[in-house]
Amino acid sequence: MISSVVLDIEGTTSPLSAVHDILFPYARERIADWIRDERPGTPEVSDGVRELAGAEVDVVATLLDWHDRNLKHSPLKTLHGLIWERGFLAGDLRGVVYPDVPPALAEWRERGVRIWIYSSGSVLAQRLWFSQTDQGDLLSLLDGHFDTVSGGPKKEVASYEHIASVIGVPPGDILFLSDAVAELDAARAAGWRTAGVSRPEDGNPDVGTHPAVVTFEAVPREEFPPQP
Ligand SMILES: CSCCC(=O)C(=O)COP(=O)(O)O
Ligand SMILES: [Mg+2]
Repeated sequence: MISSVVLDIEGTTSPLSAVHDILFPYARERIADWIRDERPGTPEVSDGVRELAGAEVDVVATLLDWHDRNLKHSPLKTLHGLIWERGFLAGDLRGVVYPDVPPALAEWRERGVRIWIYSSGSVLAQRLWFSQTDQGDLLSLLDGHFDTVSGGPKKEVASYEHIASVIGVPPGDILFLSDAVAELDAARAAGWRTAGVSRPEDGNPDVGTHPAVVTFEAVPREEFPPQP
C-alpha cells in the first residue's frame, strides 16, 4: 500500500518553462551583485563554493558557470533560493503548478497519504513556490520538503534510502513521481515505486521503463488507501 508520495517539481508539478524561462534568468541576472554586495547568505555560499571548487576560485565566476551548466550544487541552489525570496516578496515571481496537481494532492491526502517534495531547488525556494502559486497557497497539502542538503543529490540511490528513513516508512510504500529517468532509476534501486511524468506541455520526456503518466489524474490509485 502506498503511504507516501514524493514529488519532483520541474516537469512534474510544474512546467519546465516556469523554471527555465522565469526563475533561472531572474537568479542569473542577480548572482554577481548579490555576492559582491555581500547580501544575506554570502559567507556561507562563498565557503560552500570554495569547498567544492577550491580555495583559489573566483566565487562569482564559479557560480555563474555552475548556473549556466545547470549544475545542482548546494551553494548555488541555496543562493538561487535567497535571490528568489526577494523576487517573491517583491511580487516579481510566483509559483506555477499544473491544474491537475492541487485536486490530486487533496484527494491523496484525504486517503491518508502523506506528500513530500524532493527538488534540487532549496527548501526555501520550494516553500516560496508552493505558498504563492497561480492556484493559491498549496503548502497545507504538503507534509514536508527535501533538497540537495537535506536529501542529497537526486540521481544517487543513497539519497532515496536516506529520505525513506527520515519519512519513516518502508521504501516499497513510497511512490516517487518525476520526469527524469536518472532520478526514477535511483528511486527504484532504493526500493521505491515510481511513475514517470511525461507531460505533453514539456515535450513528453522519455521515462524509460517506468510506468508513464501524462497528468496526476492518470496516476493509478489501486495501491492507494481507499477514499473515506
Ligand atoms: C522552486 S524550486 C526550483 C527548481 C530548481 O531550482 C531546480 O533546480 C529544479 O529542480 P528539480 O529537482 O525540481 O528538477
Ligand atoms: Mg524534474
